[in-house]
Amino acid sequence: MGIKNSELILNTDASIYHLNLKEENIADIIITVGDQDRVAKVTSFFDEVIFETQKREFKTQTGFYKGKKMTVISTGIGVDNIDIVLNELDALVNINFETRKPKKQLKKLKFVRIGTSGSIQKEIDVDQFVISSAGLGFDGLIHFYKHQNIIEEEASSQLIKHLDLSPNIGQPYFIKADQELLNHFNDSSNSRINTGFTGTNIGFYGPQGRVLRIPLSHPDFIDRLAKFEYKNEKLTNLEMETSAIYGLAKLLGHQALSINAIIANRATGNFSKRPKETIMELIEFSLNHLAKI
Ligand SMILES: O=P(O)(O)O[C@H]1O[C@H](CO)[C@@H](O)[C@H]1O
Ligand SMILES: O=c1cc[nH]c(=O)[nH]1
Repeated sequence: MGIKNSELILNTDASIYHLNLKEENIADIIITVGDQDRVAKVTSFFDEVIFETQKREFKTQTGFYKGKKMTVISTGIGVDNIDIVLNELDALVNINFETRKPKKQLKKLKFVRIGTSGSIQKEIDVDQFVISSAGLGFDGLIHFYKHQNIIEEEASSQLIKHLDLSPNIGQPYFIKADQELLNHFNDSSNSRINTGFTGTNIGFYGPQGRVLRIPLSHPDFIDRLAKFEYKNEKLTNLEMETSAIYGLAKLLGHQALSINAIIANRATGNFSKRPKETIMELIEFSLNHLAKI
């Protein structure tokens, strides 16, 4: 028997439930962005767009950049949406919708997130780019799946000890980027490129140590994060999707890399004066590297 109708949900036109997509609508290279308006910013560089659709915050466009077929999709904010986007994109290529069973030959997709983020290191200032060598998840999503050998156990336990968070906050975990993609994008000739660990938080305010009116349970959280080091690498930046993308991509057999434009520096208190331009520059950088893959 195949996967039940309540688990693998198809729309009446046989597209997948949330994303409204069919297998033929997507490329093997998938660019994820948080903001649905960023999709058209990415495809503004394309030679042509051959497909587009949108349902809720999930806007998709597929087309060609320098002859290479790519799909750009918005995930909205947060790891809960990443759970939907990665599972549904994988289902499109790796589950037969007629038999409702996984295919025998599985396809490997390449995911590249082009996001925005806040730096927690003074020297990684606004308008820089950070490539995430690992995602540090404060989200817990990955623990709902059976997983073995995808979490960096030593780094995770050292961080847990270092942070000394109350147990009701959960157990943060590190998951590495795809090494091949990391090597490909880690362009030492580009002075704006930094690499480091990216914290993925379950909120923008309290979970990233921001205070507007509600005091924090762990006021020194960001300072402690900024001081953590593992094998000469630091926690560089915070955002809200990377660890889940890295974790689910690894569990499903895909490759993933997250690259973020730094628009806030939490150590100096600065916010970029040109966030739109910086994001466009990161998009161009990412597309040019993807075209050479
Ligand atoms: O600009 P995007 O890609 O959405 O990324 C960052 O911005 C959002 C918060 O403002 C979160 O999604 C965070 O990860
Ligand atoms: O500080 C920041 C900036 C962008 N996105 C985040 O999640 N945090």
